[in-house]
Amino acid sequence: MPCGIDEAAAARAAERWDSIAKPLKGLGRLEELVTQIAGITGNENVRIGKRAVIVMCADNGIVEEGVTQTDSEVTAIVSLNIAGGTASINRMSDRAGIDVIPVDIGIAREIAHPNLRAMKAAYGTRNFLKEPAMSEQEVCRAVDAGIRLVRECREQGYELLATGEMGIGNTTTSSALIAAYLGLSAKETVGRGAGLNEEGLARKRRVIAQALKTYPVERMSPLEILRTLGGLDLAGMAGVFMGGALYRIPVIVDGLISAAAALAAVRICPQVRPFLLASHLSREPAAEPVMKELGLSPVIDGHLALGEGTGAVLLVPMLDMALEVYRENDSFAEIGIEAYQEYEDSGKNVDTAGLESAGEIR
Ligand SMILES: Cc1cc2ncn([C@H]3O[C@H](COP(=O)(O)O)[C@@H](O)[C@H]3O)c2cc1C
Ligand SMILES: O=C(O)c1cccnc1
Repeated sequence: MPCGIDEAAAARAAERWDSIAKPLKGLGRLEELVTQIAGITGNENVRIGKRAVIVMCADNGIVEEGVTQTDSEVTAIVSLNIAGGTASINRMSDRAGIDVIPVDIGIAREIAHPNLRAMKAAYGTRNFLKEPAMSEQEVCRAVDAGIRLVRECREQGYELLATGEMGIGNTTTSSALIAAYLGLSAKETVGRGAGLNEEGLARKRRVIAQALKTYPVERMSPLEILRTLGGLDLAGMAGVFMGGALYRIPVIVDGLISAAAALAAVRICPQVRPFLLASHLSREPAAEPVMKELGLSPVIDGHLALGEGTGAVLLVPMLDMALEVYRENDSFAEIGIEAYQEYEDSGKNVDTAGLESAGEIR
């Protein structure tokens, strides 16, 4: 199979949508996502029966600069809750029949739980104001773990994956990465994360502004930027996105942190882009420029800022509903009425220009 999207399978899915007895493109972006999944898997009989959210858990050395309102220990505590099935991501995933796969990709302390995948690439990262966050080996180990995990998921029959993370300080690493990749300022990319006050926000901005002065980011390779400013969770998720492209499994992008990892993956390997599914637009300020850069149109604009993959799993029941229509509805032919003609989508429901000039609507 070619390394990109299977255009023929996507075209067959689009044709199926247009044949269904309902307003043309009526399910909007949901139709596009189902069509995209057909292109990714090379099969217009789209199925998302077995699905999981991979939650990459890791600590960030930059936390020692006071960029968060809780300490690093919270990473391990919440990661264990995710493994134990009691965190936000578990509650939401249970509702939608999604398996949760928490991964220790870089928690700073020794930790074990039967449900926590042990793939530690390092015991947390270093403070990027003082030195690069990861060594070359560490960043590669984390990316590789993400790719391997997707291969395993494929072997276990998973048809759809979502990305999530848990790591105190990872909105700082995400904003830094996005600022470096897109040439944006700290002011444009820094938000309150898990709930910083004004003073914390100002400190977080200063930290990122200083990092952007410290490293010659415009001359660094995408992988080098990820190694220097990123986190093990971001590198692991970047690997998951690459694995999605490699093993042809659709992967849902979550909020700011997941989107930063997706951007890293696409910068390192541009062929990843068509395999990404957008879910929601995080309320963090850097989310919009990243989505734009990636050419993704999130379906949900819910002002979410939770992480763990919660926004990504919200998309799954919506896809289930859309798929029910895709698979089960009658076609125009089956109910004996003529199908619509194809039209150019102007983004508007009605072309009002002519009517307005004729004075018919005001
Ligand atoms: C109790 C708790 C549970 C969380 N679950 C997700 N996050 C979210 O907040 C963190 C990022 O925000 P910041 O960069 O400000 O640390 C990540 O762990 C993210 O998943 C949490 C944060 C906390 C405090
Ligand atoms: O958008 C996100 O991913 C996010 C924002 C704030 C806190 N945790 C996650």
